[in-house]
Amino acid sequence: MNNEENKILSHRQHVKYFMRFLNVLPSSLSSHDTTRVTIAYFSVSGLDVLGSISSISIDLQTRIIDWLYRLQVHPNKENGDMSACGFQGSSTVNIRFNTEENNYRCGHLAMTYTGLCILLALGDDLSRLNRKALIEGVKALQTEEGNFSATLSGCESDMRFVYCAACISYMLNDWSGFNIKTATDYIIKSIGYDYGIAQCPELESHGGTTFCALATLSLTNQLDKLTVDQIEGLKRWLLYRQIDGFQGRPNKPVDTCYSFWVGASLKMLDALHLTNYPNNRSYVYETQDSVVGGFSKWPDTCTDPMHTYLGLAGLSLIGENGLLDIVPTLNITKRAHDHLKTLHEKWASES
Ligand SMILES: CC(C)=CCC/C(C)=C/CC/C(C)=C/COP(=O)(O)OP(=O)(O)O
Ligand SMILES: [Zn+2]
Repeated sequence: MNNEENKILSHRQHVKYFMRFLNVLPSSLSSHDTTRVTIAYFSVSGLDVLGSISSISIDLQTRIIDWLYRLQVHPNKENGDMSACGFQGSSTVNIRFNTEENNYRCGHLAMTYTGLCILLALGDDLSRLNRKALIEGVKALQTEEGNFSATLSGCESDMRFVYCAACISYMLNDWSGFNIKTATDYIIKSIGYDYGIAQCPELESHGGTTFCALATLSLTNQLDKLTVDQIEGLKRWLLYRQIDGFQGRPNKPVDTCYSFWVGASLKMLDALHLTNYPNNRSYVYETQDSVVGGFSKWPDTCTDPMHTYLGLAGLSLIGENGLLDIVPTLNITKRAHDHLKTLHEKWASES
């Protein structure tokens, strides 16, 4: 197939592609078994941006929602402790030892964030969430320097989880578990000599982590804490990531996902219009599999749900026909965000 023919959105194939992941996890993704919620997020949000949520039968929507609520970790029954509250990525590690209840269940910030995104895309009313417990779960993961760990069970802490914690707090409309001041300080310390933003202070600037940092500043209304020099430097660093598509850092190959990570960052800074849309669009389409659906990171390589969703989200940012609008900060559709706004109004009227 020549390139021109391939520059049409294979809408029907992408819908079938995502539906396959919702029905069965292929053996090639078995290593992602413990993070199934993220795969469900890419698939459900992918169908959402394609305007095709109704392709998921009501029965399957109900089963996905019920599955997510079963992954919600509730307060400890004996002492009421809420520090482990959040969503698990799957039930794979719920092994029972001698007791009925095992002590190894704990939430993970990326699973809680992506789980909430799925519930919103499916129009759930979030009534089965223990919102206070989820917020206590977020609070337990913030470090003294303002950064967040992913989970209580001991693991890495970096900018990705600052972002997930900010999204959860925004979605639940409760910032009592998120210290905005220390998180903002941490982000500002992670700005590099080149004005890009890294996972942690002193590390290399990266498009993915710059997105996480900027989205957090936007969700917490702290963008005004950046100086004019920092904003102009950041715009410059981000704009220089465009080759045809976008790369994540200097001297690295372009990759479909950065059309979203870098594109959304520029959109938040009101500078996406300074990029070359046709070149960006053309690169993303080079990574489309127009036969079985999906996008890959590079042309002629294997597709995966993450690059498929982020490729579509990146195209949506530049106004591709046939795609719903994306809210760049939360990485969900405007449709799902509108549903969230009605829930916030309902909660406000109840309190
Ligand atoms: C919410 C959440 C979890 C957000 C994640 C944002 C983020 C950090 C995205 C970057 C992911 C990525 C492609 C890493 C690859 O590093 P690499 O060194 O293989 O890639 P590179 O060569 O393109 O730099
Ligand atoms: Zn990628």
